[in-house]
Amino acid sequence: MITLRNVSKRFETRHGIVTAVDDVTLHIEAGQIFGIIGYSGAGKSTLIRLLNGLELPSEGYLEVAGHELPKLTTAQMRTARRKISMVFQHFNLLWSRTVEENISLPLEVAGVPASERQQRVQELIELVGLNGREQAYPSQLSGGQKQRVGIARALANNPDVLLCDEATSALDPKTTNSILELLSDINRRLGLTIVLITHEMNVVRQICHRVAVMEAGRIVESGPVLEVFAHPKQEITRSFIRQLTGAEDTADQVIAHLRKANLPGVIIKLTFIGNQSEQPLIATLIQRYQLPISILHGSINYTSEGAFGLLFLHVQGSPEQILEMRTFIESQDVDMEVISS
Ligand SMILES: Nc1ncnc2c1ncn2[C@@H]1O[C@H](COP(=O)(O)OP(=O)(O)OP(=O)(O)O)[C@@H](O)[C@H]1O
Repeated sequence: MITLRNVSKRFETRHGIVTAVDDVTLHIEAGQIFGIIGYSGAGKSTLIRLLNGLELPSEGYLEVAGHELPKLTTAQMRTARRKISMVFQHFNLLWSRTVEENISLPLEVAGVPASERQQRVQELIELVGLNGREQAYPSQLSGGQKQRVGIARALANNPDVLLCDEATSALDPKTTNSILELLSDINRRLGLTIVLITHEMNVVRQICHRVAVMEAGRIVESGPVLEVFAHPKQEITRSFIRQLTGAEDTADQVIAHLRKANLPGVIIKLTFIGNQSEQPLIATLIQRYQLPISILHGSINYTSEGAFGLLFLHVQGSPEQILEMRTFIESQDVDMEVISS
């Protein structure tokens, strides 16, 4: 559905050349919800502008929904862009138009006759849950309702791809959840490919199937969400995961405290993914090894692809006993790391 091979985008500025997107290679399958996460300045907005044809790459191969965008004429680009829709952080609604009229706008631009427009607008209003608000103006809507209008408008011409540019960043946590649920529902019901850029790991956790982490214009890590959560390779990925678990900060505090108390034993970190998080592993360890084990910190996060859990334990045992325990834990497909001894 979307393929980028060695795509770069450079801008000439007064201070020299800025490489906003640097040698990015990426493939997004049809029907996926794909998250691109990065801090401010990482190049996410430029990447999304490349995907919707608002910018053209300085080099590289770029294909979206069957179109090699850099090769299109202006007229072809206009047609292609009807199938590549955008949802914006600040909604970008027309304030002088009602909900119905905002949603109808892209249909008018595409030349859909008035009679068909009305039926399509009604379908979209139902799809995004705005029944009864047809005649309201944007100023009379909550942030979540405004974003529902933005999503309905983006879906009007039956796009192949929906690009979401920080679509929930201006919303409170509860409204964020309801908009993410709506996007997830649309993905399931329409099989629509969704690419969303964000700086919030929570957004990735809740709805994405796959994620790419961007830093200084590059994709530094990517893969299925659960895999990246469980085995992050880059420090920047770990820092995003800490937004959710806070785990390592807590572990650092606990380790410092245990060191001060001069207690014997080791601290181990267990990482569970999917069904492993439902096993009674701790009870089994205590029964099997008869060692004092205390739970220092635990967290479990549910992603659209299954659960992901972290557990920090303090275990008092000899190095041989710890090694034996490790062999057992790993035979249960749970990752174990000794983080302090
Ligand atoms: N049109 C432009 N001209 C010059 N430099 C640009 C242009 N667009 C982006 N940049 C630069 O490219 C880099 C990446 O910017 P970009 O906006 O894509 O990052 P971002 O991850 O979306 O950050 P933010 O969330 O803050 O928008 C920045 O250094 C930015 O200043």
